Amino acid sequence: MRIEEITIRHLKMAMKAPFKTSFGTIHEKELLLLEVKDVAGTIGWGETVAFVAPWYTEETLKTSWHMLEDFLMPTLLHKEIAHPDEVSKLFAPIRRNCMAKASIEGAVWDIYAQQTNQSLAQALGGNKNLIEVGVSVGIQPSVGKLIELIKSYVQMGYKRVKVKIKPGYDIEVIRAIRTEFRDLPLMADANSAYTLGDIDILQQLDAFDLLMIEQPLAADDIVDHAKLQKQLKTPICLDESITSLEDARKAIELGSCGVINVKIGRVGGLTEARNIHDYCREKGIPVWCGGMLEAGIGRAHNVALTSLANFVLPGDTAGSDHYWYEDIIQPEVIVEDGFIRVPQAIGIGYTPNIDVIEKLTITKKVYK
Ligand SMILES: O=C(O)CCC(=O)c1ccccc1C(=O)O
Ligand SMILES: [Mg+2]
Repeated sequence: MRIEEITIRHLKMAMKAPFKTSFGTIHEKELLLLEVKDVAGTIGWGETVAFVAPWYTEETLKTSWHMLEDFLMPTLLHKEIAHPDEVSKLFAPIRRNCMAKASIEGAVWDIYAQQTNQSLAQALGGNKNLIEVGVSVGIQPSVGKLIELIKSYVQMGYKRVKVKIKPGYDIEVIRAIRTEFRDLPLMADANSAYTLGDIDILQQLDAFDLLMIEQPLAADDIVDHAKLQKQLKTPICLDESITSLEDARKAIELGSCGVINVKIGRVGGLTEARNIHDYCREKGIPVWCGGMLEAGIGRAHNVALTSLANFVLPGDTAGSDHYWYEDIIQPEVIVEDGFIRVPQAIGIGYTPNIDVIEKLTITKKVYK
């Protein structure tokens, strides 16, 4: 495989509803789509999941484009590679910038799967045909609205519900949900909104039988999380803190978490995501696949990754129609009874919808 041409498109997609977290609100989604062509003419697609502003991680859409144009594409273009695992090795001298790296690496995995006549899931070593999915619910203007939304997701069959929390929007919100939905598999994601000084509040959450509490403390911390975990019954799930296999190893050794949320973009690609999965499986740490409000290409990659055996907890990959009026792939990602069927066709198993993609494209540039 030798990559000869890459087209980057900047897309803007209207969201059905704004998504609010402890760090900010996303009203419409902007993303980069990478159309990557190899010497044999095989085309793979990648999606850059960085947001416009550096609130969730330090990367933005603009820094991703800069990294791709000035460092990552020049490193990869016209180089002979035998396996997508080589891409992260080629990129290793370039520090961090995981989302930029993941977007191009994902497209190479797609090409590799096609050229070896496998589905992307198979190429990654996945063996599930159906994956269980949950849904992530942003901060709502009122608890009544939140309960109403959760009711609709439960009716749709989603296997677990995650709600965002922040100081002042936590105990009472979770209590209200638990009162209404006694047995619902429920979890809370704080996106780093607390410190160890808030341990009283976090311990009160132990009363509500949450599956886990996601990233309560700082985005770059594993030390305070270890201290906190010792004083909590509820497992901590790390999201922001885990950007590599090394991070995962250290967090597990320290006892900073009981669960890990794996996001392909946050860890720099599918190879690293698979490696974290394999390591956690050995260590008995369950993982699930997180989301970045992806459009269809990113969503397809999440589905393939989630087919690996140790993705034992429902992830955040809701159906396309949860976020989009019209997704950029055909068929769209469909959730039935809380399950997504993992495509068996070669490659990602969904076809990019060029008409929709072109309609949503703001700018486009071709690199050779
Ligand atoms: O539905 C999704 O794609 C995941 C939604 C979500 O929780 C999220 C969305 C944007 C940024 C960070 C996060 C997160 O998992 O922390
Ligand atoms: Mg999170």
